[in-house]
Amino acid sequence: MTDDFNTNTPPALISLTKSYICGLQFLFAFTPGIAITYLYAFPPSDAQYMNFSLHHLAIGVSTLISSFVTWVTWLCYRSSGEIFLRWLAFGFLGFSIIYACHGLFTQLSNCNLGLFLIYGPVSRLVLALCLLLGLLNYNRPADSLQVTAQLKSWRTLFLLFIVLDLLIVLAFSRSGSFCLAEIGMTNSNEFASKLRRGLEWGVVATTLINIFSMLARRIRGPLMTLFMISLVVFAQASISFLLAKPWNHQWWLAHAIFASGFLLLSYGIMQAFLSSRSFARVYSVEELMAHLRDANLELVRLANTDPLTNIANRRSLMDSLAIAIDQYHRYACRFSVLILDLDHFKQINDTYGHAAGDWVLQETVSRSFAQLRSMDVLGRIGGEEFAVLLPHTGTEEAIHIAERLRATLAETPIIFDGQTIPVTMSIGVAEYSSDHGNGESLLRQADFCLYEAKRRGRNRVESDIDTSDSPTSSVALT
Ligand SMILES: Nc1nc2c(ncn2[C@@H]2O[C@H](COP(=O)(O)OP(=O)(O)OP(=O)(O)O)[C@@H](O)[C@H]2O)c(=O)[nH]1
Repeated sequence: MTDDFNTNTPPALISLTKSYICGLQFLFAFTPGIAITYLYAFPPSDAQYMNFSLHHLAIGVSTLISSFVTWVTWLCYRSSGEIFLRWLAFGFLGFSIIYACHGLFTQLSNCNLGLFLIYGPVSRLVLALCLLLGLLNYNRPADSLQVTAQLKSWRTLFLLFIVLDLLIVLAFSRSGSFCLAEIGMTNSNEFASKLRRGLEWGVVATTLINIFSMLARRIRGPLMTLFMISLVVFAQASISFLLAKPWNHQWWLAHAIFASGFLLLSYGIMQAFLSSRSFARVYSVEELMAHLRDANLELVRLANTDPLTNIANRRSLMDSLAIAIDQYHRYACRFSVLILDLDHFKQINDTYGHAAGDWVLQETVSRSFAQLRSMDVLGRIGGEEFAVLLPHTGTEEAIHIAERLRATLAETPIIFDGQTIPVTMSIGVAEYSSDHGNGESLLRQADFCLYEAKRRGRNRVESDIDTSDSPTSSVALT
């Protein structure tokens, strides 16, 4: 359906629509920048909104949401084994655990601002680094079911994130400790302030690396586009955090920007869960149509090909015959068919084994191909029986070609696994005339000639005309 729509739509309109979509994505991605710039250029006096309850509530809800998103991402990974999703889930896990501490220590902003603040950039940095690792593994083959079922790495990371939290508490309970009341709500602690800014710049740098790696590697796809927009939003959230002072408007805005990027990413995860459980390999409609076209072509190929010899099967050969008959009636193009049958093939199987028999069939095909023209059609129509359609060919020339095919096999034995296998074949030749009516009756006539070749001693070519000067005998059709 979609394909029909697209083929009937003017290309200019399709380009315009695509450009509009690109513009929208760009706008979505950079809208936070407008708010950041505005608040930076026109700060609403020195207003600060220090509301612990709201902060608790916001981080409580965020933790619940990010835990749910982590779980759904993990389910997607277990189902698809996609390594990109594994790192995404690790990132969400680390972020949820560490960010929860930011909420837990809200009260500390009164007496240990450093400890309270540090969890924000640490949680974002852990997420950004995991996303980077996910992108680095973007093209790697999926994990097997055995690997996805293992919980060891998840437990290890869970513990690692808890240890990271404890380390931060230990470090800041001494050096970062200072009282907000003493410093008049400004972050005067040099070490804590520098560390926080350093970590936040680390988030910006990692996120930019993620963005540029996606652009350089041309990573696209509907969900990866959402991912890219989230990255751009995350980078802007960090810039907003860098411009912010605790409890001022820029600081609240930074939280809101980060939350919007996270929610967008979680939307992508839910879409992945409800579709293929894969994030990186969700295709656009265009890509799906291209895949479908390729799959259909492959199906048609398989339906028309003999799997052992890779040549046309009976059905495909009959289609070619129908076309040749059509051309005979429209343009009087003569054509003939040969039916080739290996002699005593059962004995070959019995003496040398089935694998040797298969090899003989394949070798017969490649030797025959070498004797035929590109317009001739060689098909396998039975176990050890082949047919050749020879366009623009009358009986005399067809007998000549058949004789060449017979000789190419009879004169050089086939070697299989060090064993020499003498192989011959008998061939029946028939030229199409309007009396035949259809392909089946033409094949019947060639088959009749083949039967005569077998009856007269095999390793022969037989046709329905008299050619007494060739090794071929003629057969009078009844
Ligand atoms: N190796 C192998 N053998 C096959 C395949 N398809 C059919 N055959 C064998 O081909 C043999 C055909 O035997 P027959 O029909 O008795 O013919 P023949 O032994 O060639 O005897 P004539 O045709 O009378 O010379 C059977 O033994 C089949 O099992 C195949 O794909 N591979």
